[in-house]
Amino acid sequence: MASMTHSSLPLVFLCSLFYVIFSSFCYCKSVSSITIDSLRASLENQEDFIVFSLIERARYPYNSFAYDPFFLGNQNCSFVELFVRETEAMEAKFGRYQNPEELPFFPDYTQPQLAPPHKFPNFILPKILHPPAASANVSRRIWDMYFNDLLPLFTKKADDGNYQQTVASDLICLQALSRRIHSGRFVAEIKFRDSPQNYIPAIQAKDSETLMKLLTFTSVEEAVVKRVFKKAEIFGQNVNLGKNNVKEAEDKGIESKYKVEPSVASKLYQEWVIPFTKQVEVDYLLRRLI
Ligand SMILES: O=C(O)C(=O)C[C@]1(C(=O)O)C=C[C@@H](O)C=C1
Repeated sequence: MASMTHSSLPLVFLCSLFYVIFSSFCYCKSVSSITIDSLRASLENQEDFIVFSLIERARYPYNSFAYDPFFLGNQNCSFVELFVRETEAMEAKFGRYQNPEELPFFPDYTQPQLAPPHKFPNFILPKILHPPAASANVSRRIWDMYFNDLLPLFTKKADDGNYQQTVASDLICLQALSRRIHSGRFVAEIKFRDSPQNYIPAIQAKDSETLMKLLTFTSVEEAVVKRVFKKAEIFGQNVNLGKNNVKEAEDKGIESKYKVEPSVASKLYQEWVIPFTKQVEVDYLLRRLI
């Protein structure tokens, strides 16, 4: 192996110095390229997928068998729990949770990564969160809300036996909701970086109420709820091509103009998605100075 000569040492030193300065410059520049507007644009894009996931789930009836508890070995569990646990364990092996936007519902069951580790392409996101605050997590609340409150609002009370397809659609909805709601961590971080002086006194006083007020933008929330209603109206319309098709639709039992009532999509946002996102933001900020 060629040994390094004394004359090449200054060059190596200069190159390393240049690399350190250049990479920190790139990092700072990239972090500063994330703004509250870019994050709001990302939340807006996620709305499309959430609305489409609800439409997909609405293809199947409620299918209560999938949610009834049963005994497996010595534990009480349900078809959907088993499916989500096993799918998350498999997806973890392929690096799903390397992405800080993704959080599992059953972290205790996730498996070590099997696929070769890869450089995460969006290298800013993993670094942007303050580590002790990144653990802000409302997965349990999302799970309970989805099964207890939301699902009965947009599925027919019936059973068609498609249990695997049903719970696979449930998981897609849950993952989309979790990603959107836990984006609150990134939003909170950027709000904090934009004006730490506004947040620090309330964080130090552990004053959740003041933090909630500081991070609330009522006009933004109203626009989100209206937009989601409109998206559900446009994306979920049953399409009829004239009188014959109306008859055909009636024969098939399609009574509604929409696959998912737009009021259900806007209620989802108004009552749960936005309040849960704000709870994540508060929880994150409370840990921001640790
Ligand atoms: O846009 C923001 O500032 C957010 O924090 C996101 C969000 C939302 O969940 O849509 C939550 C709180 C604000 O009041 C407005 C909107």
